[in-house]
Amino acid sequence: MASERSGSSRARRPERGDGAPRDGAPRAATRRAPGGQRPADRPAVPPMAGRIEQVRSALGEILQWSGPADQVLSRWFRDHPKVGGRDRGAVAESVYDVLRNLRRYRQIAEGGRGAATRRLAILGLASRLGIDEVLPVLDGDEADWLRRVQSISDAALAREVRLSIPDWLSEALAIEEDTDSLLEALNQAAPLDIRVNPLKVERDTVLAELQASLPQAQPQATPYSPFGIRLQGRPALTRWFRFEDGSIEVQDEGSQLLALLVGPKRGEMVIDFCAGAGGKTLLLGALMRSTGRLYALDVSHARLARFKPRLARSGLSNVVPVVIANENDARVKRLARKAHRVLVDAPCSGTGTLRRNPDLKWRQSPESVSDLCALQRSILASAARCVAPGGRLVYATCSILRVENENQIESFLAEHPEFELLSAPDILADRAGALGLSGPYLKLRTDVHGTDGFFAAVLQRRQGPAAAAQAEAAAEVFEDEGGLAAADPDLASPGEPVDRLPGDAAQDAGPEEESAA
Ligand SMILES: C[S@@+](CC[C@H](N)C(=O)[O-])C[C@H]1O[C@@H](n2cnc3c(N)ncnc32)[C@H](O)[C@@H]1O
Repeated sequence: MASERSGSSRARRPERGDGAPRDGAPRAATRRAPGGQRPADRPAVPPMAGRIEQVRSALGEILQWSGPADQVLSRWFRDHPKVGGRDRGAVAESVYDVLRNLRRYRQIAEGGRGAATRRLAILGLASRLGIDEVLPVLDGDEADWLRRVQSISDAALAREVRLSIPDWLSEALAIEEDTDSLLEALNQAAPLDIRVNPLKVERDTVLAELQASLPQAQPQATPYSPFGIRLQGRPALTRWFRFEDGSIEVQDEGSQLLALLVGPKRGEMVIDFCAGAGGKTLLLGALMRSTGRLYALDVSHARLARFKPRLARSGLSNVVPVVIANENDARVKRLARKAHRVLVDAPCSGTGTLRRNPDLKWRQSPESVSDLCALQRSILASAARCVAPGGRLVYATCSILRVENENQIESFLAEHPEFELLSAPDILADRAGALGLSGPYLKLRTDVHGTDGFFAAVLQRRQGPAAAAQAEAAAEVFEDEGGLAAADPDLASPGEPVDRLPGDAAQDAGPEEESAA
């Protein structure tokens, strides 16, 4: 039963604002009402010359590829505190436009003079605001150059330049259907998807509130997930009471569909093996109606720490976050063959999220993808051991690359005859809107479904005697390595995040470890 906060005094309006766009979460929410006045001593829009310099400076740091663009940009904003909330949005939009179109812009910027990064900044601003906004602050040569490059026809550019992708990505996608349409969709900015928390509120309630208070964001129910709402632009919702009380979370519809595919039931034992900051964990926990036990594992202490406030807001009491050293951690071994459902939301190239993270096109390489594939294989093998007979393992990525998706499942099935592949579209059929998929996998395409690109496969551990014997043998090997599998099935109590499970003390009577979150 959804518990809702109602009453006009509580129904504060969500606000519009701008934020750095990596995960769609507006970061710089402002308490100023929509259309509110800014202080009189500050111009509404800084002079364009200053804006070009801001974008150039931010790009100068991001294009060193020292880290994810959103993190570098956040650092740049911290280092430039005079760039205020609304201006940050404008800088971020142009910076991300350049990252999306980098190869194309670099090619057409070749003919100009002066610093290359300045020319990229000019192209990004001209693309976002229109050439007439930018021309007045350029010198004669720059203005001539900008007018000239604006007239270059896309048809004159090589495909990889026009789509602005590296050659290796073009080659990796050659096997897929209609990749131009997919890449064009991935080159657009993403809308903002939110998910309602079914333990707290009905979707229709939140949708009506948003339609009343943010009509300019055109809130609409997502077409496939029963929990999603899609908004256009970048409305800042993080100070809205629905966000603060855990009634909504920012989450792409594709991620919502993955949790629905796992489909855990009340009272089950479930493992989210790569839980990160807990986006999918929260929906899994809600689908379990906050009963049973849901282990949220991750190697990243920092990510699980970011999960803590989200978990607190959600109202869930069945989640146990656990920091593991790696996929073969003793804590994992103690979960051998215990789980009804295991989700592996694997670390991947992120090529399905290029709308939000266009820098990944330039930061990934065949070598980094190959390293990720090796890690995915190892995580999948380890997570599989945790699945109880008859239980399900869902392997998912936000990659559009076959080597991280179908190829991984084919290798896994060849090495694990105790698992069989189920039809993901059939499983989702009565849980989500019709996705029009063929084949056994969940393959979400940005151009077709409007979500980030996702892949998922559902693998079920067979229950027959031969399979049981095989699974037994595999589990024994696994247990022997860790020597912990005989531990109490009640490995830990839900609630406080831990990075040690009960029983660890018997192995190591060292000092109490720091909490996971
Ligand atoms: C795609 S992200 C997970 C996103 C998360 N499920 C969500 O919905 O927000 C992949 C995660 O795998 C974690 N990871 C990397 N290596 C791992 C390993 N060996 N075992 C478990 N998790 C790992 C990363 O720290 C990262 O948080």
